[in-house]
Amino acid sequence: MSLQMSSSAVQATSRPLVELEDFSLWRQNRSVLDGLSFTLPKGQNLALVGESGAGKSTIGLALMGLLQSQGVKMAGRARFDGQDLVSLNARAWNGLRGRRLGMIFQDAGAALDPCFTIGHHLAFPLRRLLGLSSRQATERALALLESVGINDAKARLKAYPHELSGGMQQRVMIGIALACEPDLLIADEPTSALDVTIQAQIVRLIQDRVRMQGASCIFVLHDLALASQACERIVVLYAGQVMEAGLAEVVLGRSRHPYTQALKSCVIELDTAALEPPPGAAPSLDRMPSGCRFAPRCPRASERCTAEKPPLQGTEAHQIACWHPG
Ligand SMILES: Nc1ncnc2c1ncn2[C@@H]1O[C@H](COP(=O)(O)OP(=O)(O)OP(=O)(O)O)[C@@H](O)[C@H]1O
Repeated sequence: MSLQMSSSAVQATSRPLVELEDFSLWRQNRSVLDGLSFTLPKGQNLALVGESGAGKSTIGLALMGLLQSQGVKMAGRARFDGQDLVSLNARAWNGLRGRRLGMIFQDAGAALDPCFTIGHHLAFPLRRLLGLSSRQATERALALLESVGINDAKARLKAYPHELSGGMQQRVMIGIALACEPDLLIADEPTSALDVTIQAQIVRLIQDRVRMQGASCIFVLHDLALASQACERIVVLYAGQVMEAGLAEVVLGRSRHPYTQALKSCVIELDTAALEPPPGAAPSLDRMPSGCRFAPRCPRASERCTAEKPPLQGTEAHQIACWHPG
């Protein structure tokens, strides 16, 4: 009996937090995500990297259940802590969003409502989702502001968003997203609206807070150096397909896919490693190549690449979808 209990406990802890298996998504009958597979173990962070239009934000929004009302079609499996998200109804989504799933958007200034104080933004989810009293929620809001490094937090509770700098607004957003201690945080380009000097600081703050809460984070980042510092795992996306995925040090250190190699070779070494696209342009949604979507830009492409989509193969530590890996 005790043996059975301990083995099921082990199973529960080893179950991935997020698991995508052959997950596809269409908008207006156009394929945006094509057969994605990757997993995120509990307690780890994962970075989605790739050029604009690769589908990084779409993955984040789908995992938050924010696309269902837009009439998108989904197929395959997307599981959160073992629960299938593809077939989830609106009521079940409301139970997950905010409470177990949190999201930080790129532009905190646009996400915060100018009519409400910072205190209201922080206290609202605490009252509504955790059922705290007004006083308890205010006390917790104060502690949250302090935890995300806002000085003079008591006065800031009464401030309106426009009275805060961009960096402080993003710190507030981090506090709001983590208010109910979610298991998964999705940070969609959390630093792109910020001055380059504080980008690493903000990513580090998210990383620290997530670790302290025993949670996981999916980052959408354009900076490969930041991605490898903040995340154990990397998924390289191109035009809605996974090109390469696995442990950050392996995917970026020993990349074998020509697209990952092209991304790395385009990195500009300044203060930070900014992501630049390889020559050519990503395909548009209504003209997706069949086979490997990177084939038209790939120096190693063969007839097979344009005819047949390469399967994602390898181990959990390193997977590659390429007929001619380097
Ligand atoms: N509301 C929408 N309606 C139709 N197509 C959309 C919509 N939003 C995104 N798309 C398309 O879906 C594809 C994936 O977009 P997505 O924003 O997920 O990419 P991304 O990798 O996050 O890009 P970026 O780095 O620029 O944010 C793109 O081709 C985009 O044009």
